[in-house]
Amino acid sequence: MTTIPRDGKLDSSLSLLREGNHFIPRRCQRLRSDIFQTRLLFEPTLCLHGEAAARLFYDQSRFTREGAAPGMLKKTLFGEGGVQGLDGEAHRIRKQLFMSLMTAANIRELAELATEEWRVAIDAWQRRDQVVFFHAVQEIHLRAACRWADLPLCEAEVVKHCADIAAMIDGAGGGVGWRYWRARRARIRSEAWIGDLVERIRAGRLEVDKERALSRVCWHQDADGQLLDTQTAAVEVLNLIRPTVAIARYVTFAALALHEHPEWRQSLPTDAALLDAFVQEVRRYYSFFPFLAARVRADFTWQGYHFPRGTRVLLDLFGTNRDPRSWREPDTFQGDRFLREAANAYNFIPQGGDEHATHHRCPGEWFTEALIKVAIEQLLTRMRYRVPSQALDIDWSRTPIIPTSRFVIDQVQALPYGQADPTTGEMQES
Ligand code: HEM
Repeated sequence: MTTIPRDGKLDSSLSLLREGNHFIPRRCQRLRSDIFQTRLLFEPTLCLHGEAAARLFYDQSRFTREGAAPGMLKKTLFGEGGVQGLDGEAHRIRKQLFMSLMTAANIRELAELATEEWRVAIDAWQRRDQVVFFHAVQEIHLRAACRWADLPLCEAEVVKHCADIAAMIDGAGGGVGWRYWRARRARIRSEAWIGDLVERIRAGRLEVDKERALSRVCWHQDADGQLLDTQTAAVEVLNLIRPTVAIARYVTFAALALHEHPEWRQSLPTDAALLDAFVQEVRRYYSFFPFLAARVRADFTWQGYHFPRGTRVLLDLFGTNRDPRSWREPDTFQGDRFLREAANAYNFIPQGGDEHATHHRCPGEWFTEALIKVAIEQLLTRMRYRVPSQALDIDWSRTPIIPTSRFVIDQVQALPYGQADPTTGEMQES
């Protein structure tokens, strides 16, 4: 048996909080190993990195998700009782609910709704001195997602609900500081909001489209043939709405990439293959979900290393997406990288890996790609804007990452369809 390299400290929780995305890849590099052992919250933990490790991590005969995610994440990002923590048949049935909503027609419809919301937003931005792009796109996505799900959204409460959903996402890496407490309160409020809708629908006091997501979750029968309890239904509705709002992060990074690499602006609107490649590179380079957690089902040995039953295991997403064995010059943004380099379900894992239907891989990848594309089209062909001088740096150790300034734009002008020139869409700073 080979000894698993050890990260020397008594407990590394503070280092994990401080280093975020870099925590696992740095140690793997230093220890020259795709696996190391450490202690997090005083619990022995194995950390895995790279394509081969991702293949292992998704072997469901070896790992379970039950009891793997830290309680703090359940109280903020995921919620209790959601699909993320299920295994086996219970997971398969619940996952089917999500997968059945990801039809081509539904993806197209969300993109169309988002396009409409962009149009309204760009119009309004023309009258504003400045727009904090990240916040504004979160609102666009919330409005589009709620219309798509047929979830009633009271106009007076859009800002409040958007702030709560954004807080849940932002709180994911905040330790037990104020970001965590803000996220926890936001989840309680959001679950109460959605839970009330679920109860009204079930009691026949609120009518919604039966084919759409809100109703589908309300009437979903779980593996035991029962409806979800109100709180779990609220968690699963939020599992659709919250990550759609989270896509605003990728959209902000796409805008940043267009700003920092203007050479792509000209060809993207007319070259579908390049647009696909560019979107994937945004998801790879700006991957913002640092790692995943699982537990060892039963003792086994992998590459000579012993994995004891019950041990918590973390899979490095950020570092695997930047592993030089899979990617050439991985720490550079190359808009056309995916036209040349081969991605697979284990080396490109910004939203998890393996199969969507049978594993925990994110069912929202098609939504994500579609909404980033909508945003790029808007930025390049529907508006003119300026990126004033600001702090565009990214603190890569913050979880989740975001440009310090949240990407501010000004002097926005809406452009009629077909009249835009993407090379001049973003104006030079005066
Ligand atoms: C910003 C874009 C997104 C990112 C970075 C992201 C990331 C992830 C990651 C890393 C996982 C875990 C995969 C695993 O455990 O193996 C996941 C799972 C999940 N995502 Fe996403 N996601 C995004 C968008 C979406 C969207 C748009 C939806 C829904 C419309 C969605 C719904 C879910 C659900 C329900 C799961 C749990 C799946 C399961 O446990 O089987 N995500 N996502």
